Amino acid sequence: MDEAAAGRAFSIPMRTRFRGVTVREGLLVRGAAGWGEFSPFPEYGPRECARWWAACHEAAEEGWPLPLRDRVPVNATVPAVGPEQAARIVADAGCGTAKVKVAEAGQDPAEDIARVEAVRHAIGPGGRVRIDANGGWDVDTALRMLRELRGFDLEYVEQPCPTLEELAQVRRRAGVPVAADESIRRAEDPLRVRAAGAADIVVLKVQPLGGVRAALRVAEACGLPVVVSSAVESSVGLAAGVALAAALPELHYACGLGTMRLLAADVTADPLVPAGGYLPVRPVRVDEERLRAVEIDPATWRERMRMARAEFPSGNAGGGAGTGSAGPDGSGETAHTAQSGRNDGFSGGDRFRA
Ligand SMILES: O=C(O)CCC(=O)C1=CC=C[C@@H](O)[C@@H]1C(=O)O
Ligand SMILES: [Mg+2]
Repeated sequence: MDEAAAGRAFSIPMRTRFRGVTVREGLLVRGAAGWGEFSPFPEYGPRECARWWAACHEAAEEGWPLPLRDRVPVNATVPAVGPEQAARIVADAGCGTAKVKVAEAGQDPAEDIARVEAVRHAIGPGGRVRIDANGGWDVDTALRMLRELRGFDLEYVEQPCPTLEELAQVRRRAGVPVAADESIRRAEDPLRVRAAGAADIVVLKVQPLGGVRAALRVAEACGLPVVVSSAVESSVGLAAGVALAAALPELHYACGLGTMRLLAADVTADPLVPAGGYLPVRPVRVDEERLRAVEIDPATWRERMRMARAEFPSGNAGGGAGTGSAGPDGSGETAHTAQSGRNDGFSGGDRFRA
């Protein structure tokens, strides 16, 4: 089917500026298996967007592999806000793990330290605190900051620096585990991360990697512990992240999927927000009234999806995280069970029922 022609565009304001964005927009598509979300960030061109399309297509037309667990642990996500607000976010989220953004452009190190301190205090000594620098530091700055933050018992530092060589140096010298996020966007990346000794953990996001199955292949190829994270989607997109976290053979870390609170509205009456530090593995039902409340003219988004889809000449979305239609091993085959069902909660056949 022509998903783009039928897609419904949404625009949802962010409660706090995050990753430089103040509004999340995208296209929702309903297919044979349920709803899919296509919401690449504004700066991405058609080639990168192709994987985001593949993820949406998988959700709408194929459904996802069967879950191995019925809930997934999640972290609170703390944007680059002041210490009082940071503490409030952690208290409201009720999660045992918090991820704190650091190295925000225009802020100084003292602001990072005050934010991390407030979060450590709010979550208590038994909670876990990780930080994410989004590649904003060089090696010396990362080592200095990690020394300054030593007293806060960091679980790990996510993408302290931009390159693999830098990550490897920080990993060797800082005494804090390193997670790779921006370093993993294509199928071959995890192997490079591993070969470079650049990370202890990989952060996987469904849309940038081209779908749940593609991300599972990346996880398998890589062999490192995985943290599943969102791309700050509506609950429809988050459900794909939950499906990935639920299908991973092992899940040792809380996932960055508790991001619904960053958005001021949702397209469902029953948003995927954490309760007691977990998200349930369940379908998301789009609510017509709520969707209408955030709906915008779909023309630009439909065009963006058409261009993304054109990057898969055969219309075959099976490649996912690869650079074309082939999978990471070049075969285009999925490595995991392709047993699927509807994911929209509208029909009886949903695969989330235990
Ligand atoms: O991991 C989380 O806690 C939430 C998701 C998150 O932090 C991100 C989602 C999307 C874009 C990124 O800038 C950001 C990240 O860097 O991990
Ligand atoms: Mg990150």
